[in-house]
Amino acid sequence: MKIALGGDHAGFEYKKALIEVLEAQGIETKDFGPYSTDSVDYPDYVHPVAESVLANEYDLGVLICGSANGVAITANKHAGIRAAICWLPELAELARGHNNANIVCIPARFVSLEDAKEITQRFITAPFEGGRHANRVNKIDCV
Ligand SMILES: O=C(CO)[C@H](O)[C@H](O)[C@H](O)COP(=O)(O)O
Repeated sequence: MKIALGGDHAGFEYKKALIEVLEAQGIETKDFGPYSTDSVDYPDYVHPVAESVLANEYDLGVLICGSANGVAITANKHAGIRAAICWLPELAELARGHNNANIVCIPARFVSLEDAKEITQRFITAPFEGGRHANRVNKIDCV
């Protein structure tokens, strides 16, 4: 499995920790930045993550910022991206299982690092359930 990560300065520390956890499992990652806590504009780091997932260079994406709102709004501008804001592990599991989300957006300023790790873990391990959910997901991109 290959995971693309990005976000903004508010998610920098969590992103660094998540990469360590993923790499320790033998998961290949790419950090699209930012690479410090210096204030940045999140779209600059979200677009490349979305493009890499859409290009199938990475299986899933993880975006971390303060509220997760901006990164989700930005990622979902890309047709084919289904970016879900998840502040609970159960939401991450449902985002994959019911919505076939390919990017999880984590609000670093509103969840603990341990929760962020669990959210990420549940997201990358939960399968898409298909069936009735596939019918619904297929209608998302019809516009
Ligand atoms: O929505 C956001 C970007 O995806 C986040 O909440 C940002 O991290 C937040 O807006 C940054 O705020 P700051 O006061 O510039 O640190």
